[in-house]
Amino acid sequence: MVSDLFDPEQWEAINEFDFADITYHHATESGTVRIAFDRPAVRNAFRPQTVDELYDALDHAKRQTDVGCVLLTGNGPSPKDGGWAFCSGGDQSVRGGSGYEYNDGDGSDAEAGEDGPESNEDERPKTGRLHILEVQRLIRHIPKPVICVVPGWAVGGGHSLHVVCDLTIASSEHAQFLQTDPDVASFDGGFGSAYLAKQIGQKKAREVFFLGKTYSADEAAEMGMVNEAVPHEDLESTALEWAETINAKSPTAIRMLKYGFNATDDGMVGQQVFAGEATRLAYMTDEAQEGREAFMDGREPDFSDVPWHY
Ligand SMILES: CC(C)(COP(=O)(O)OP(=O)(O)OC[C@H]1O[C@@H](n2cnc3c(N)ncnc32)[C@H](O)[C@@H]1OP(=O)(O)O)[C@@H](O)C(=O)NCCC(=O)NCCSC(=O)CCC(=O)c1ccccc1C(=O)O
Repeated sequence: MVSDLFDPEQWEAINEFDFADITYHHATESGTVRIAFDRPAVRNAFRPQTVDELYDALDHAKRQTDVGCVLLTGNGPSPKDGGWAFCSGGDQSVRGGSGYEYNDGDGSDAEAGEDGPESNEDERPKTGRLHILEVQRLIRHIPKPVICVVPGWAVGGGHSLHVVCDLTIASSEHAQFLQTDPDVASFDGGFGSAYLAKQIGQKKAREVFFLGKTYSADEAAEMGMVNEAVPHEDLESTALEWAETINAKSPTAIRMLKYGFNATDDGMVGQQVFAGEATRLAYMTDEAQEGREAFMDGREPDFSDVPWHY
């Protein structure tokens, strides 16, 4: 069984990867994928190979032109104690002096072993990793909405992941939101804190990090960092419905809106990403064809028929 909330009728496995720490499925009826942390015994904490797998799945989802939405969630409950989690952040048991290590810090990894995506030990960095930040940037820039589906704890780096997702839906009964970064001498000074402040305001975001209180799904929704709290048993079906609603809309409009929302906070990179998509739209015009054909024909371009729109 993938997860107690997982409906096998709704999903089929994407088998081209050999993931150990996550599961990856495509919806049978719609252009939606489901990516889930699959380490419920440790509240879905991520170790470096989890992050590698998450990045690979998101990058794959990005490149599927039939996929409009990504659901990011955590499988559960824990086989040890029945607890639920979206993600409890970086796996503290493999944290070393310069970041999170491929287990014993010498590049080997007894637990992930042959199953991990970077299973060739020679290719694994010897230094510690903090590459969950690369995953955050991918979620930010992937040209389709990422919906965070929170069935339990969202803590530390797991809290930051929910913050950076486009939408968050949470289990009324089991979702709990907590920032422990300062307790373990870590700090997400980027999206996890500064972007959170854009969502819930400066005072509240500082409270989240400085006081480290635990918030329920209802409180998180009231604060504006969660879109909706729903009954636990309806969590994944509601998330899938949201994705289907989005998938029925104009892909170009959704993509341009996501990048438009991002642009003011992402500086020159936000402008670049937005402008890149504007360039794609411009390439689809007769005007662009004339520019390209004139160059290929070795003549001056004739833009005389192109109106100066206003
Ligand atoms: C999540 C808890 C609040 C859940 O509490 P509870 O329900 O009581 O369960 P426990 O009994 O505590 O846990 C069950 C079981 O899971 C293990 N476990 C839980 N979380 C982790 C973890 N993060 N790492 C390793 N193991 C974990 C726990 O030990 C138990 O194991 P047993 O063998 O059964 O005893 C609570 O568990 C909790 O507070 N967990 C720790 C949360 C935490 O501090 N996370 C790390 C925050 S720092 C971080 O995520 C860094 C991320 C990052 O990479 C980064 C990099 C660069 C810049 C910024 C960042 C960033 O911060 O995002």
